[in-house]
Amino acid sequence: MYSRVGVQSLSCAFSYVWKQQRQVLNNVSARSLQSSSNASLKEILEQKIGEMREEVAQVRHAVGNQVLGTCTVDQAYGGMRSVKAMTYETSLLDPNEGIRFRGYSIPECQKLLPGIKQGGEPLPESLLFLLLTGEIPSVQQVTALREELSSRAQLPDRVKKTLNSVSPSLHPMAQFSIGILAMQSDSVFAREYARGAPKNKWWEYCLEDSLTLIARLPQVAAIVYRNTYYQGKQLEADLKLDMSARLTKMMGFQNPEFDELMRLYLTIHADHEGGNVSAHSVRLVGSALSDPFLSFSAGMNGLAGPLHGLANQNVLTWLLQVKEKLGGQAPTKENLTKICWDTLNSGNVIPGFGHAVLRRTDPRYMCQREFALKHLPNDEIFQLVSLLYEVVPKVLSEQGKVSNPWPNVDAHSGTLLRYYGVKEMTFYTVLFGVSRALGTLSSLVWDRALGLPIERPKSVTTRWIKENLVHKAASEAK
Ligand SMILES: CC(=O)SCCNC(=O)CCNC(=O)[C@H](O)C(C)(C)COP(=O)(O)OP(=O)(O)OC[C@H]1O[C@@H](n2cnc3c(N)ncnc32)[C@H](O)[C@@H]1OP(=O)(O)O
Ligand SMILES: O=C([O-])CC(=O)C(=O)O
Repeated sequence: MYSRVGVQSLSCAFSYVWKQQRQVLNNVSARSLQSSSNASLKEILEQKIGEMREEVAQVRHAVGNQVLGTCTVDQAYGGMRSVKAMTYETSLLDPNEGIRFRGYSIPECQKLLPGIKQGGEPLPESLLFLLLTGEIPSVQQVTALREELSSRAQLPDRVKKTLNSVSPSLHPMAQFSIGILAMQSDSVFAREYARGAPKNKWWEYCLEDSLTLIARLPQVAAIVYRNTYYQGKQLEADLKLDMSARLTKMMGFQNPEFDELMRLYLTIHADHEGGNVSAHSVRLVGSALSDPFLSFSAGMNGLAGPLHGLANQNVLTWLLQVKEKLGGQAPTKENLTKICWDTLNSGNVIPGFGHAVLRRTDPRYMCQREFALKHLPNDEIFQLVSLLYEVVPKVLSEQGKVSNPWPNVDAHSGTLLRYYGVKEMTFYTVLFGVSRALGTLSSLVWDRALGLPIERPKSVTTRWIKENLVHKAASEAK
């Protein structure tokens, strides 16, 4: 079934156990790294899963009954913001510093993860290896994973037929989700579960499906693109190429600089810890033992919302509206400030700004800005984005409602895509989705490896709160 490849911070309460255990693991990793730059993904996973199961058992034994987080009434009504109620191993978000993938910041990933060329952007395949195993892969390991993904990349004809039968007027994210669901009959996880596979084997079947899904998503995305904007004229997949170049070619682009942008794009959008809508949807649906195709499709339906991944589409739409409102005038801090207030006063959010967790500029915004400064410093839309960086946070701070006035990842991505010729804004979130598979599916493999149970938090009614908290507070006050 599996061919060539086969198939880390808790709260302060955990710190003692954590440090001890980390030391052990670091020693093991350091030893195995020296000897295993050729070890297959599955071999490394087998070792790490054993170690991690033991680590989790030890942590639960030591501090299993301690409180990790609390939930106030406001938090229950307020989207459970900042309630610590789940674990998620592949990435962790610091409100000020931003995301770390398996402990590595974005600049560190850009430095350490193998790319197609020395000093180039990281390959998303390298990040996938890191997310799955926690280890920076060697060039050989990335090559093996690339070959593995290529061997799985051809989309079955029946999936193409399903995609071709869908109206191009359907939003690309709906088409993308349908394409993912159309592959569900290939699920090894669903088949083996129905055959009574033992629990300790589930992660292997989840890995099988996840690799197949990740390998095929570029072609699903490209078919959606060509069907929606190019009258269904599809282009063949070149399986020798890495997933980013393969995707851009199938979309119809031939610019090596755009391939590099796509490598960066697919790397930085991959994962954002566990509580965001797309990651949590994948986790939640997967916890019912729905297979990875069903679970990932659910995540994509969440990513398609305007407060989440659709914001990248809305940012560019808004930027073009700003340009139109300027009516040929050069943008200045003064005229942009007025346009921002008009957006807010008309009851709309300024897309691409604010965040549920981040409290500083998103490092994903910064690395895209650096890419733009290097490759398209004179682009008119990039210059507008740069000026808005000086204007919007001041306006939002003055308005006084937002917890975070700074830009997020979506404030920049569309500008770069448009510069390289992807002018169809409604497609942008599909590219985000191709990337989000790397993180959410890696995490799903670990959910099954660690035997996480079905998710089922307790809900209460407003009447319950009144009877149990409001009335209690009133009688205590008497
Ligand atoms: C990949 C991603 O998903 S990144 C996020 C992409 N989304 C966007 O860029 C859309 C614009 N931003 C937003 O809508 C929000 O900042 C979110 C959804 C990202 C975060 O939401 P929250 O955690 O609820 O933000 P916060 O606590 O700051 O919200 C407080 C108030 O400020 C408002 N607010 C937040 N961001 C903005 C913004 N960019 N423009 C205008 N108002 C805003 C909220 O709507 C809320 O108003 P309300 O009290 O009238 O309902
Ligand atoms: O973390 C979040 O809530 C939203 C976000 O930036 C992402 O999912 O990439």
